[in-house]
Amino acid sequence: MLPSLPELTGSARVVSLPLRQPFRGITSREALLFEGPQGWTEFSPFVEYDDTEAASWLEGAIDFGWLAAPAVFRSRIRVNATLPAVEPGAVAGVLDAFPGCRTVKVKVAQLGQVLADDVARVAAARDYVGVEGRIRIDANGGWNVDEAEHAVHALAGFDLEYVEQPCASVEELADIRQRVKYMGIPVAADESVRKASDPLEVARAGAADLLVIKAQPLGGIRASLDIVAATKLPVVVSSALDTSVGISMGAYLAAGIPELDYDCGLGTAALLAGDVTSSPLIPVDGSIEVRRVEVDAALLDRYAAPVDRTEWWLERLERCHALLAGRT
Ligand SMILES: O=C(O)CCC(=O)C1=CC=C[C@@H](O)[C@@H]1C(=O)O
Ligand SMILES: [Mg+2]
Repeated sequence: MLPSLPELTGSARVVSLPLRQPFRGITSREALLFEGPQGWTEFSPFVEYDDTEAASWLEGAIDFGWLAAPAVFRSRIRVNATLPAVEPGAVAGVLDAFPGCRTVKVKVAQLGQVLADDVARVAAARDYVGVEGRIRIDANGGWNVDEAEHAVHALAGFDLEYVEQPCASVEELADIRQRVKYMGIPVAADESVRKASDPLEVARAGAADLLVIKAQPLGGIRASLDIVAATKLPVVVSSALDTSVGISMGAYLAAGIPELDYDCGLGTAALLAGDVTSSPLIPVDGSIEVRRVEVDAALLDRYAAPVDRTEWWLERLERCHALLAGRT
């Protein structure tokens, strides 16, 4: 099912939302929003992604806008706080935006930083959540296997729930997983799921203990639920740093998974300094609601992207739409 291009562009709006602090090297988040029969939906692959990868995000956006969300097992989703690679002194200020969250995901292995920076940040996060809180780390594939082993040793004393994508390739993940197994620290795969031609390869290769599942990049809620059903591994649903509209897609995905044992990375609307709705999906008491989001016309205007960026996104939408038309 592929709506025509005019059906997508008719309501399309491109926004640029400011972030409270830099995250993955960006200071504002661009997204294209459009409205389908089921409500508002979001197309927001990161700007550096090529059209083939971005087309799967469009599939996800259309799925959410045009098809009813699947049956839900819960009406709220417990979420983790997401801590960008900030200075230790800034940690409490960031985490204050995630009230009630018992789990913190700490970004590590940031380009231009050293392991001591990661240790200091994780220490500050542990101080913040206390002994009962949970700390997971995400290296976005930034370490080789030896660096990852060294880093996990340096950070293990902070009691890690798991380490997400410590290395880039499936082979490296399998290797580091074996090396740290004796410490009881699980390895999660993220990029190895959402950027792979076969999202289940990492699971079959025995290279991960759990999978990070993101609705938009994996082609939508239904496609993601198929992946969840096909793997025997536990999953964590996470955002792609979306607006509250994209977060609502993630919330419905998380709500549709029978067993959800880990807190989900869906609290990231709290990292935005502006959103497209007057009732954003931000954490309250450590969880977010499962609901669709109405956009606010005044906010779409306030955060409208500049004309050249809007043109860029509309052209990208057109190219990705053509790719999807060719796939069916
Ligand atoms: O999982 C979370 O806590 C929030 C989402 C998050 O960390 C990410 C969102 C988007 C892009 C990624 O760099 C990043 C991730 O790698 O998980
Ligand atoms: Mg990740």
